Amino acid sequence: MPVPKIPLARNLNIALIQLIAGADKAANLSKVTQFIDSAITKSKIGKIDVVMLPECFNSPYAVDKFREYAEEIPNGETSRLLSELASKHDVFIVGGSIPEHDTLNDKIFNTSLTFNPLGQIIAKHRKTHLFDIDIPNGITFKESETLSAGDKATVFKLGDFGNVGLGICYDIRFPELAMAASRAPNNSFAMFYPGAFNTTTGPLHWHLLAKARAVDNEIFTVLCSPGRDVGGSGYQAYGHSLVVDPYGKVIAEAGEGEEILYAQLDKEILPAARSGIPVHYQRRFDVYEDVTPTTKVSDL
Ligand SMILES: NC(=O)CCC(=O)C(=O)O
Repeated sequence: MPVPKIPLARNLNIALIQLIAGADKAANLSKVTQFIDSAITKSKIGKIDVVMLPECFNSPYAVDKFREYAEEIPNGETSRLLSELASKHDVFIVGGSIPEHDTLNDKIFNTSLTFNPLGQIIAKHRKTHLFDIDIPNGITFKESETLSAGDKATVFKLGDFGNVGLGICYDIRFPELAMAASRAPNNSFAMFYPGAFNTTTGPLHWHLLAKARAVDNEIFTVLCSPGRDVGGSGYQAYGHSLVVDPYGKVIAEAGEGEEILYAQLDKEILPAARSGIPVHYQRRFDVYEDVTPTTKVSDL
């Protein structure tokens, strides 16, 4: 089976920053700066191409805090800092997510920005599926009490590496975003998911969903979590930032605490997986519908 297009043009080195964010925003941003500096200068896998941050890295992950910590984009201090760090280190930054204040309509979104090495914003994804769950004796959380949902899938060009899709945490449970990103004409080689699963659903589904999206679409999945704040009174993130290859194999995994996780995405693996197990080209859109043409995707 011919592989029509190689979606990942060259190997990609990535550093995932698994940090714990607290109530002090200035301290959170200073920690981000230090972690990114170390990720770049202490890399043992060569030059880092992409640094990724977790969901809600500048604020507590709490429904009653999102508005207080929310910033305008691109003029807020967090957007400006990530832009400076991207150009200082000549690196792409997949900037986890932050609470965004859209002053035009006074709404708050959970928003992820990606910067290129010139410090320019090249992608903006607003969490499309809000995390509203209620598991008796487990966890109750209702983002929709204070957040509004985004209204599109996000795919963007990561320089000359190729295209990637972006979702935020609970978005990973909805396979359509990854399907639309990975298929023609979007042809992404990876889905990036900043995410903060918790100690109830993390052990159940974090690895399963990362592998499922990877295998279904024969892409890499890259999940960056906050570290677990053991002993803290707030939301307990699961940790275990994770990188999965297009065969569904875990190629890097963090523990529970703060750490920098490194991984290399090998450009040969994706075409090998797709030619060996050619489900990517065997879909029967005469039997069932392809979601790609009807999915609203950001402009590439
Ligand atoms: N921050 C989130 O969207 C959490 C999602 C989650 O924990 C899940 O189980 O899904």
